[in-house]
Order: sequence, then C-alpha cells, then structure tokens
Amino acid sequence: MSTADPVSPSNSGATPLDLPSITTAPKALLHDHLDGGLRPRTVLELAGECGYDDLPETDADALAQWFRNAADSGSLERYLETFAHTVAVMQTPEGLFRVARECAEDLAADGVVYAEVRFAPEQHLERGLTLDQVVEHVLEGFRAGESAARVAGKRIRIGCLLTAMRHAARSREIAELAVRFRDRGVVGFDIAGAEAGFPPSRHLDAFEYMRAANAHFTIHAGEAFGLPSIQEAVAFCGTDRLGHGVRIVDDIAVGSDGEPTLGLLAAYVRDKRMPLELCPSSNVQTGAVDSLEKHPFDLLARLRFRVTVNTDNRLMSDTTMSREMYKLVQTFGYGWSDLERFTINAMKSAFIPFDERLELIDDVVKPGYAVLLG
Ligand SMILES: O=c1[nH]cnc2c1ncn2[C@@H]1O[C@H](CO)[C@@H](O)[C@H]1O
Ligand SMILES: [Zn+2]
Repeated sequence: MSTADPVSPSNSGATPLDLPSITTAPKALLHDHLDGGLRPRTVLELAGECGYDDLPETDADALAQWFRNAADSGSLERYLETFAHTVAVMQTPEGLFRVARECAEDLAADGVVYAEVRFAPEQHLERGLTLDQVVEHVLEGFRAGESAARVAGKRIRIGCLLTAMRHAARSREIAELAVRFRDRGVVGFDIAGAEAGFPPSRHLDAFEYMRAANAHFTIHAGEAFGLPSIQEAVAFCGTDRLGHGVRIVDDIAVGSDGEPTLGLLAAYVRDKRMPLELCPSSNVQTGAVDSLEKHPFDLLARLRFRVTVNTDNRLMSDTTMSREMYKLVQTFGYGWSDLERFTINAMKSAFIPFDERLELIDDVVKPGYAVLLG
C-alpha cells in the first residue's frame, strides 16, 4: 500500500463538510479530562465562591486566552502546570458537580453522543472530601448534565474513568475505587501526569488488580516519552488502549518509495487492534509533534491502526470534538466516511458493555452518518 493514497475519496454529493455540519454528526470521545474542560467563566465564578485568589486573569476571555497560551508550551510538564488553577476550583461538592454537569452539557451541545471523561480523584481532597465523595459528586454532575441535554433534545452517555497520577503512589487505591464504582458510572481506570521518569510499570500492581477484576484501563503512553513507555504499557501492564500512543510512529519506517515497514511493537499494536486515543491539538501544544501537518494521525489511519479522535483538554486547547475533526478534515482531506470510521473505531473501543456499544453504533452513529453521506 502506498501512503500517498487517500484514505477515501473526498466528500462528493454529500452534506458539505464544515464545522456546523460536523457539529451535527454523532461523535464518540474516549479521551477528555474533566479538569481540562471547564468553561472559563465557571473557573472565575467557582474561584470567587471558594476564595481562590491565584487566577492569572479576572475576565473570562482573557482567562481563556491565558490557558491557551500557557498550554502552548512545547513541554508536557509546563502544559500540566496550568491544571493547578482548574483543580483548585474543583475541591467542593458544588464545584465538582457543576463542572461535571457542564461538561456533559457542552459535549452534548457539540454532538458528542458517547464520551469517556477522566479525572484524578486524589487531586480533589484539599478541602476534606473523601475519594468516594469526590467520585459521587462528579457522577451526580454527569447524570444531571445528561438529563439537561435530554431536555434540550440531545442524547449523550458519559462514562467516567478514574485517573491515578503517575508521579504519586495512590494508583492501587484509585484502581480499587474504580472497581468499587463500576456499577455507578465508572467504566475504567487510567494513569496520567508527567511521563518521563514515571514509567507505567511503576503502577503494575494497580493494573494487575484491574485485570484480576476483569476491569478496563487505558494508560497515557507514548506522548512525552517514546517507545519504551508504550512497550511497558502493552507488554507488562496489559493495557486495553493507549492514551495518545502517538510515538508508535517511531516504530514505523517509511522508505523513500513511501512503503512503510512496521517494527514488532507497531505491528503488535495494529494486529491487536489496540485503540490509539489520538489528541491532535494537545500533541502540538506539548511538543509531541511539531505541527498538525506533521501529525502521524494520517499515516496511522492509512495503515489502518485503530485511530480515534480526541480532545484531551478542551480548555487548554481551546477546542471541541467537532473542531478536532474539522482540523483533521482541513489538514488531511478526510470525508464523512473517514469521520464515521474514526467514530466507529472509538465506539468499538469504549469501555461500556459490547451490546451497548453496538446499540450506539447501529442506532445512532450509522444512521447519523448515512444522512450526512447523502
Ligand atoms: O495529555 C496529558 N498527558 C498527561 N497527563 C495529562 C494530560 N492532560 C491532563 N493530564 C493530567 O491528568 C490529570 C487528571 O485529569 C490532570 O490534572 C493533568 O495533570
Ligand atoms: Zn490526556
């Protein structure tokens, strides 16, 4: 296969592919951080309510711009520093509930029909809440947001992922928390935070616990650090999906004739249909890739890796699921059938039960794209 071939012919005779029409398309999102998706105005209002005085701006537009600029750092570590401000206003029952409710509403308004939203409960204990209480408030917020969306005529289902911070030592506890809440809206577990120096194998007992409980997890790997991190996540930890996983491209050699050769790890990830939770804008901001044009998304899509499109942090990247898709359309010339495939890839890779995934694919995703395809 030549990597110069288009994935599919561009849109012909179908609904024009622009941002408003992409917003109407049913979309599935697997990688979105709750504390990376607050509305700027909500950050300001919650800061006022809880007495947090360290915000860098006092106006919503200026604050939005500040997050965007500060996250545009070229380094994951500096990018992550911006979360101090969002986490600071998510320490109370009201703050957690509101942020989760608005998250569900915002995703639904953007045409997302299924989302897995993650956050790290251990970062929300500063004002005396327990881990269980933190999770309960967030889940209540998601349910309220789903109901509000339904009233507004939008269908969305949110699954929650509990994240452990990889520099800390609470991963086993968070894995147990995820299993404890498995019947109440938590669908999986993850580790996040600075990648270099904190390999996935540091948290092996948490992953072994999840596997023993027949529970799902993903691992941020292959974002700020390369193949060794992915190798550990896949081969030692047994991850179900790769958070980012974008550096898998380092194991693919493309010859001067355009023919790709996959190394053992890349071949294994593709053979196993291991989902890649790719986050184009975030990857440019953290320096994981130089530019959108140089993002390996298209190479990986052409090679038929199980690629999915994700937002990572809507506030820090000033983005939405529709905008991430639109950027890919503009950069790589994708058509509706490509966007449908990426969406079905995501639904197939979701952590909810198989029959529920199938129902969303058959009853929502396929009919939605059928209309757009014309
Ligand atoms: O792209 C990312 N890579 C690694 N860690 C991240 C990324 N985005 C957010 N977080 C981290 O995950 C925590 C829980 O949501 C956030 O507080 C942030 O520190
Ligand atoms: Zn992430």
